[in-house]
Amino acid sequence: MHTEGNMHTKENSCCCSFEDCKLTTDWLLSRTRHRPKIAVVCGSGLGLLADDVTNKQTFSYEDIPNFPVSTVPGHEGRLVFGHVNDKACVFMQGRVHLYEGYSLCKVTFPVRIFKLMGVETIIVTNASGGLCEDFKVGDIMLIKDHINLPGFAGQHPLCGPNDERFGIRFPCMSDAYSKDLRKLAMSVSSDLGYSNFMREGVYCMVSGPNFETIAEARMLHVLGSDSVGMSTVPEVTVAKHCGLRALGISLITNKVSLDYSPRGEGQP
Ligand SMILES: O=P(O)(O)O[C@H]1O[C@H](CO)[C@@H](O)[C@H]1O
Ligand SMILES: Nc1nc2[nH]cnc2c(=O)[nH]1
Repeated sequence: MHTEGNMHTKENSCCCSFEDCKLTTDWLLSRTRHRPKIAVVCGSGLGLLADDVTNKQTFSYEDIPNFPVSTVPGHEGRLVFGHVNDKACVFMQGRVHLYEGYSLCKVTFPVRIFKLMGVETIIVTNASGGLCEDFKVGDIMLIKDHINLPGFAGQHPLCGPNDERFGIRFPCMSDAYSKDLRKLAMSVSSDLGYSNFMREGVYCMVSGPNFETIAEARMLHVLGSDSVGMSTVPEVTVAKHCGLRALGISLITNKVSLDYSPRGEGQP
């Protein structure tokens, strides 16, 4: 049976096999002495998170075998190895998204590379739209849970044959975002005097690339979403699958309109 293009058939193997991941991991390990324990995925416009890294060594995504290449503005497209304080880290300055045309397998490929390199903790960041009425632009929302909307429709990074070397067939997602890391992040934010713009909430992933209609935004809000974006959920899902501790951080870059009336913006 010819199955090209059908991601749910048995014959379809993942486009990023364990062997592909191993090849990329070995390529990186043979070119850097860094052995990061923490990985940070920088969301749109958040590449500056890697600015303070010391002992930097960088690799362009296009030079790394099998690595997906960012195509959207605000995503530089390089891996930055180094240290933050005394912690060995790797930063992804830029990610790729489903709407760019990448499979979710490819979108989450870097997460598995980090796991194979010895990373234990991943911090996934994003720019998102605020649905919660209390949120203001500039707020930082620690993600306590997510809604995987594309996943409900079969766009899921773990669809297809499960390779037990990464993780189990039916991973639990009820604790995908580490409670301990969220507690620590809140405590550090409070020490830094950031409490008045720190929030906690539920992030909803949509595929994009368009922003929400007002009716869609209302629906997401009613479903329990506090913010919405087009990333993060696949990476965290794959991180949980392969046993990484995850922290999710959403920067609220805009308020999503839930109302037809103000400034006459809503069409219907
Ligand atoms: O989620 P990150 O990569 O931060 O990007 C967010 O910003 C872009 C929209 O401006 C979308 O890609 C959305 O997901
Ligand atoms: N879907 C979606 N993604 C975003 N990324 C940043 N802001 C938004 C938004 O309002 N909606």
